[in-house]
Amino acid sequence: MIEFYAKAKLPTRFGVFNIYVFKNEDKKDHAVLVHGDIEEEENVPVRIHSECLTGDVFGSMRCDCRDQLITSLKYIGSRERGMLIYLRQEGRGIGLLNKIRAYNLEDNGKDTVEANIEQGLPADNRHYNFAIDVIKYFNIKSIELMTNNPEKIKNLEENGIKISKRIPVIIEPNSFDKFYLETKKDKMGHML
Ligand SMILES: Nc1nc2c(ncn2[C@@H]2O[C@H](COP(=O)(O)OP(=O)(O)OP(=O)(O)O)[C@@H](O)[C@H]2O)c(=O)[nH]1
Ligand SMILES: [Zn+2]
Repeated sequence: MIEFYAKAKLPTRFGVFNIYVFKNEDKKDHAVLVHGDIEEEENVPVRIHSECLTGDVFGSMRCDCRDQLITSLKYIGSRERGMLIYLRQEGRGIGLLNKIRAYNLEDNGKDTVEANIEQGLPADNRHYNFAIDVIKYFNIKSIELMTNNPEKIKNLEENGIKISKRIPVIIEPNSFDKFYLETKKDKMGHML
C-alpha cells in the first residue's frame, strides 16, 4: 500500500513536471514525476526507473542508467502526458554496498549476474509493487512502458497493469558498459 504525502511543481530541463512523494511499507521517500494530466487516461507513457546513484547522479559509464533516465524524461516531457516512477531499489534491489561489491567482482572478471550470485544474492532482487500501486493510484487505464526488460513487463501484466505498447529505451554502448549490456541481453533477456 502506498500513501500520498506531498506534491509540488518541478520545472526541469525536460519540461514542467509535478513531483509527488509517496511512502509505503519500506518507509523510504518515493518520488514520482508526472507530466500533464494522467488520471484515468489510456496509453500513458511510463518509465519505471530503478535507482542508480553511480549512473544517475555521478554519470558512471559502467551502465546505461543515466542515459535511459534522460532519454525517458525528454520523451515524457515532449509528450502531452507521462510519468516517471523512480524506484528506490538501488543495484537491482541489493543496495549500494552490495552493488559496489559486485562492481569489485566485475573488475576481477565476473559478469553482472555472477557478481550477485557470488555474494549469495539473486541476479535481480526487485519487485514492482510500488510502481503498480502508483499506476493504480492515478487510475491509469493503460500504459506505454519504456523498457527493454521482459521481466518488468511480465511482472506488471501479472499484477493487472495493461501495457498497450512497449517503447524501447536503447542506448548506444560505450567501451565501459559494452560487456554489461551484452550480459543483460544474453543472460537477462533484455531486448537490446
Ligand atoms: N547488482 C547490480 N546492479 C546493477 C549493476 N549495474 C547496474 N545496476 C542496477 O541496475 C538497475 C537498473 O537495471 P537495468 O537492468 O539496467 O535496467 P532495467 O530497469 O531492468 O530495464 P530497463 O527498463 O530496460 O532499463 C539499477 O538499480 C542499477 O543500480 C551491476 O553490475 N550489478
Ligand atoms: Zn546504473
